[in-house]
Amino acid sequence: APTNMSRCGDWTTREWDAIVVGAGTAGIIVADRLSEAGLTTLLLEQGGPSYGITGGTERPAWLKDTDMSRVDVPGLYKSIFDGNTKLTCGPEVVSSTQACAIGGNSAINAGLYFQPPASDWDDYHPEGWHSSDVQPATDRLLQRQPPVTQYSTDGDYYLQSGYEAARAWLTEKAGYKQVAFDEQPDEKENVFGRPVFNYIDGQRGGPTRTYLQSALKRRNFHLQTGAAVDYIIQKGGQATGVHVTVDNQEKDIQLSASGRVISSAGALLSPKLLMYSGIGPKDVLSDLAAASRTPYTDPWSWVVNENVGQGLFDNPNTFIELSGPSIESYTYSYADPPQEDKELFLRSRSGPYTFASQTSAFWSYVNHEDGSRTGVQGTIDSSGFSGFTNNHTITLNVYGTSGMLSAGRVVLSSDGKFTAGPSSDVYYSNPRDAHDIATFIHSIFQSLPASTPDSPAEDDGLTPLNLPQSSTVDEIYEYITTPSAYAVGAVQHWSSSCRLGTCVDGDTKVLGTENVHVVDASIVSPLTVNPQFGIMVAAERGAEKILDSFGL
Ligand SMILES: Cc1cc2nc3c(=O)[nH]c(=O)nc-3n(C[C@H](O)[C@H](O)[C@H](O)COP(=O)(O)OP(=O)(O)OC[C@H]3O[C@@H](n4cnc5c(N)ncnc54)[C@H](O)[C@@H]3O)c2cc1C
Repeated sequence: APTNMSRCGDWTTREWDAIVVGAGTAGIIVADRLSEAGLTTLLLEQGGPSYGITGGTERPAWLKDTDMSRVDVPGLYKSIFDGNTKLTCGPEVVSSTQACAIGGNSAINAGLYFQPPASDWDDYHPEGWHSSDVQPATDRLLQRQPPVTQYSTDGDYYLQSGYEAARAWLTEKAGYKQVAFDEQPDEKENVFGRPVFNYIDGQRGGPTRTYLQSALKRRNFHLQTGAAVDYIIQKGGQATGVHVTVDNQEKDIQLSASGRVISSAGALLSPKLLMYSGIGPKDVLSDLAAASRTPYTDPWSWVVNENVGQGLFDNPNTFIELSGPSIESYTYSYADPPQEDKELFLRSRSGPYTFASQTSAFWSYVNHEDGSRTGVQGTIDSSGFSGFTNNHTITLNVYGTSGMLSAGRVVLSSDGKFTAGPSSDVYYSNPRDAHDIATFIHSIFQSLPASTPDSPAEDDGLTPLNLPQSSTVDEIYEYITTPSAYAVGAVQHWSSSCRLGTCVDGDTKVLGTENVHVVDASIVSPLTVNPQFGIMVAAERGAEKILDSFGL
C-alpha cells in the first residue's frame, strides 16, 4: 500500500517547485538537496518499503527480534530475492533485474562503493563536469556517506582465504601494487586491494540511511511510495506537472510556475519515462503514438531528441571459477546461517554477514596506440558459482569498464506494452572491447603457475576451472563473447543512456525541453569502477546545477 511519509498535507493538491521521479540512489540525494535549499520537493517512487527504517518487514526468522529487514543485512545480498515480498520491478515495468523500492538499486546492490578516478570525469565528461568541477560534490558525498573498508565492527576481516590467494597471485607474481582504494582512488593501473563499501556500522548504508533521513524531517518535502509516474505533462518542452498512478487512481500533479521535473528513474526507466512523455527519438515517439500508449500522439507535441536512450552501457562480465588447496569457500544462507555467524552479526554487527562476499578487487588498463585505454576490473567473491561449488572454489568476476566503445540503447518492446529494456548491441558490439578483455585475462593467467583441473595448483596457487589457464587470447575472446552462465552480462550496472552533453546539457536539462532534467545513472559515461559512487557524485553535482538555475 502507498505510504505517506511526510507532514506536508495533501501532496496531490499542492504545487511543487521540484518533482523528482524515483526514490533511488540519485533521486533521494537530489530531493534532499533541493528541499534543503527551500524548494517544495515531491519525491515519487513506484515501489514500497525496503530497509527496516522505511517500514520493510520481510526478514528471515533469525532477525525477528530486530528492527531490520533482509535489506539491512549486507550478507543477505545474494538472497535479496528470497522472501514473499518483491523488491524488484515486474516484467511489465522493465525487462531487467532492477529494484522498484525505496532506495532503488542501492537497496539491493552489493554496496561496493569505489570512488571513480579523476580521469573518468576529465576524459569522458563535458565541461562543467571535470574532476575539479565535481570535487565539491565529491567532498559533500564523502562527508554524508563515508567509504568503509573495515566492514566488521570487531575490526576483523572475514573469509580471507580467497583474498590471500589472490594477493599472492596478483601482488607477488603479477607485480600489482597493493592499494587502499578509499585513500587512492586515482590508482587504477595494476593495483590490488580490499573492496570499499558504503555500509554503516555493519549494516547496509546508502542514501536511504543518510540523505532520505534528513529530507524526511522537512515540511517542504514529501515522499510518496506506490506512485508510478506514467508521463510528464509537457507542451513544447515546458513541463507543467506529472501524470501519476497511485492506488489504481490516476492523478495530475502540478509544478509551480518556475518548477522542474527531475527524472531519477534509472538508466533504463528515465529514457522510458521521457519517451512516454513525448520526448525522445522520432521513431519511438511514432511507435508509441501508433499504439496509443501516450497522450503525445500528435507529432507537433513531440520534443525530438535522438539521444534519449542512446549510449546505454553495462559492464560486460565474465565469471572465472578458481580453485586452490588453500581456499575455503563460503556460501551465505538466508534462512539458516551458521549459529556462530548469526550471533556475531546480531550481537555486534561483526562477521561474514557484515559484507556482501567480495573479498578483493583489482584494476588495470589496456593501453592502445592512439593513447586511449580500456579499463578492466576484477572482483573476487567468497564462493564458486553455478556448476563449480566445491569447497575450494572462488569466483573472479572480470569486467570491462571505462573507455569501452560498445554501447546500445534503451528499447521499448513492440508488444504494445512497451516495456523498457536494453538493445542487444550493449555488449561487445565493438570487437576491440572483447579483444582488450581477452588480452587482460590472458596476461593475468600468465602469472599463475601452469595448472589444469587434472593437475591442479599447489599451496596457495589457483587453477582456473571453466576457462583453461593455457587458453590463447583468441580462445578467451571466444569464451567471453559466447553467452553462458559465466559470460557476457548482466551485472545490472546500467548507465550512460542519456549522456551529459548529448542528451542533457551541462545543467542536466534534457535538450529540447525548458524544465525537464535527468539526474541518475543515465547521464554518466561508463566509469572505471562499479557505478554507484559516481552516480551519487552526479546527483550532488546535478542538484547543485539545478539550484544554480533557480538562482539559489
Ligand atoms: C543486484 C545489483 C547489484 C549491484 N551492485 C552494485 C555495487 O555493489 N556497487 C555499485 O556501485 N553498483 C552496484 N549496482 C548498480 C547500482 O546499484 C546502480 O547503478 C545504481 O543504484 C543506479 O542508481 P539510479 O539512481 O540511476 O537508479 P535506481 O537506484 O535504480 O533508482 C531508480 C528508482 O526510480 C524508480 N522509478 C523508475 N521509474 C519510475 C516511475 N515511472 N515512477 C516512479 N518511480 C520510478 C524505481 O522504482 C527506482 O526506485 C548493482 C545493481 C544491482 C541491480
